[in-house]
Amino acid sequence: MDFNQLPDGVTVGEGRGGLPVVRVVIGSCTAEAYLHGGQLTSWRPAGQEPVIWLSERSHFLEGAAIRGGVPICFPWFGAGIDGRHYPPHGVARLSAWELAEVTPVADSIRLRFHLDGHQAIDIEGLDRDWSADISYTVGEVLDIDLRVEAYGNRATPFTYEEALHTYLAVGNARKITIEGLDGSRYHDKVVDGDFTQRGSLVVLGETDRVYEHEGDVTVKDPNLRRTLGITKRGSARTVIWNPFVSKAVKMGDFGDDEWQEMICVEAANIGAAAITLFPGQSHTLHQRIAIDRNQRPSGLRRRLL
Ligand SMILES: O=P(O)(O)OC[C@H]1O[C@@H](O)[C@H](O)[C@@H](O)[C@@H]1O
Repeated sequence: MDFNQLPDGVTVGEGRGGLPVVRVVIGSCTAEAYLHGGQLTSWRPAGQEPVIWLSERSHFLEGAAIRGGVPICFPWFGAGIDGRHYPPHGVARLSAWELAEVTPVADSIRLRFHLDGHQAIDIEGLDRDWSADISYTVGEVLDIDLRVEAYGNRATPFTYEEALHTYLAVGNARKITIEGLDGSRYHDKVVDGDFTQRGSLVVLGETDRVYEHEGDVTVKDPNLRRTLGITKRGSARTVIWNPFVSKAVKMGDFGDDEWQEMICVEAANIGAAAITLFPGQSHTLHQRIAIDRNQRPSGLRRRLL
């Protein structure tokens, strides 16, 4: 698209590591997204602390994933259904997406990035007959839509896994409570076992769980005095991830103490919930992040306190 015709408040420039970045500065929010990985790295609604978390230690270079923001896991998650796929979480977060659209929508801006399978990074044997579009509508709330379409001239159906690996900023991961998962079955990847969630989830150690869960989640954060509402559509799994102490120190692109500042709440279709598209079909995975209005420390409430 023509970068000289961008709406007010939107610029395209050089970001960290010299990578191209789209910056949004409008009345309702500020936001940033990189063409590398088609990845949102920042969203801060007006008058709020940042909601999307980014590591201070993240790489910003071709061939490496950005640590934080909203990595797109696609067309497989982790090592894939058969456990033999590489790179981890697929090719989307390592590929250069194209900025396809920048559109004002009421008080928000919609950024859409496009990746054709044939433009994705070079991986032997990769099924490339698909296209993907990721939209971030940034404003007072954040709407994320990942639409995947199978080429109409494919000979076979396209089966893939996907996740919006959203990193949320929290005041202290040990103090938050995650609600909405009560009664859901989950696979705990840390102990390799299957369980049922009882009540709310509290981060007490390394947490890496795949929930059979289509619904909404709230993250109650007493330290930042806010509640985040995470709603989704077109998603049969919710992944909750926090590396905690021992895993954090093993990760080169993650500060030793940074686990305290983040929680990943991921909208996913993985494992038995992988998506199969017949030629020409599409599927959209949607996630919305919003600050609960009743919890928002508004100017009026602050004056009354
Ligand atoms: O280090 P990566 O590849 O970004 O993955 C981070 C984590 O992502 C989570 O979604 C997975 O469930 C974890 O198992 C994984 O460790």
